[in-house]
Amino acid sequence: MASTAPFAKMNGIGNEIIVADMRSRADRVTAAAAIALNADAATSFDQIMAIHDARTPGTAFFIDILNSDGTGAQACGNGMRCVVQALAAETGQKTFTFETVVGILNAHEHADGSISVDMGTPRFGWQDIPLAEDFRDTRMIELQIGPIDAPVLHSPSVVSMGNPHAIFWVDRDVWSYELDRFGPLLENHPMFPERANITIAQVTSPETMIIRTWERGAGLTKACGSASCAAVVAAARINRTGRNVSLLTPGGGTLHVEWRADDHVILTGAAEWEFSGSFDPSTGTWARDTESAA
Ligand SMILES: N[C@@H](CCC[C@H](N)C(=O)O)C(=O)O
Repeated sequence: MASTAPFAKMNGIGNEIIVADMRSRADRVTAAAAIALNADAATSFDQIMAIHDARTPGTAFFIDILNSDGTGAQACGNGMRCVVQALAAETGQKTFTFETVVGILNAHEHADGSISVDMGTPRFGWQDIPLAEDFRDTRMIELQIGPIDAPVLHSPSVVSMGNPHAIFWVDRDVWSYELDRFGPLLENHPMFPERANITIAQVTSPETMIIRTWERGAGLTKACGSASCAAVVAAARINRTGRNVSLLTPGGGTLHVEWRADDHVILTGAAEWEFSGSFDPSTGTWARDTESAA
């Protein structure tokens, strides 16, 4: 094995995350390594959060985010909570300022172990998401899937949380939709030149929502933090909810999203360590730490 890096297999309420410690190294986790790690059932994941040395004064670390298909992602709320939990356990520090490809974000571990991440501000311009067509109003756009006269899903709200999201509103049980079939078609729809994360959302009260997400570059996941933020912002924009919402996610966990008056979106939830190991960031070859949990 070439020069290895430590990693922790973790999850953010079921969103499968590998936190890779790439500090003091000049290399990056390659797409090939991500694909190899994902192909192994023991390390299969939704996102890798690679912790690198800081690039900008005032930030603690630069976080590189990779999807399980090896592509890059601009945001990962559940993964950021895993990063915070790992770093808080190592350092005793509770508050962190990180940099990602889309900017600087703050995160904090609370006394009860839950973690809040400031996911920044949403963007609604069609070029920001981005969309392929000029839509002046992105609260609901013309897009549908299924028979033309009886679409299964239609008129999504679209929003950027740094990464692109489309939210389809449904009245029926979110599990009654074939998201495994429609997800890939919508992720790769020509409307989304950079592909998109696809969520179906059922609003159950002004403070509660049930969601399922087909993640760009990762497929069906048990939770998606940035999609939760996107869904709450989109719902509040069309007065379906208020700005403080609890979301039930497919793995059965709950996330809380607050869209603050200063426009920042705060994501709060849990993170869980599973086991630790070391891996080769160029190939994905890995080994479990002997003292790590089974
Ligand atoms: N699971 C993440 C979102 C992951 C990024 C996404 N697949 C993308 O490509 O944009 C989260 O918790 O936010």
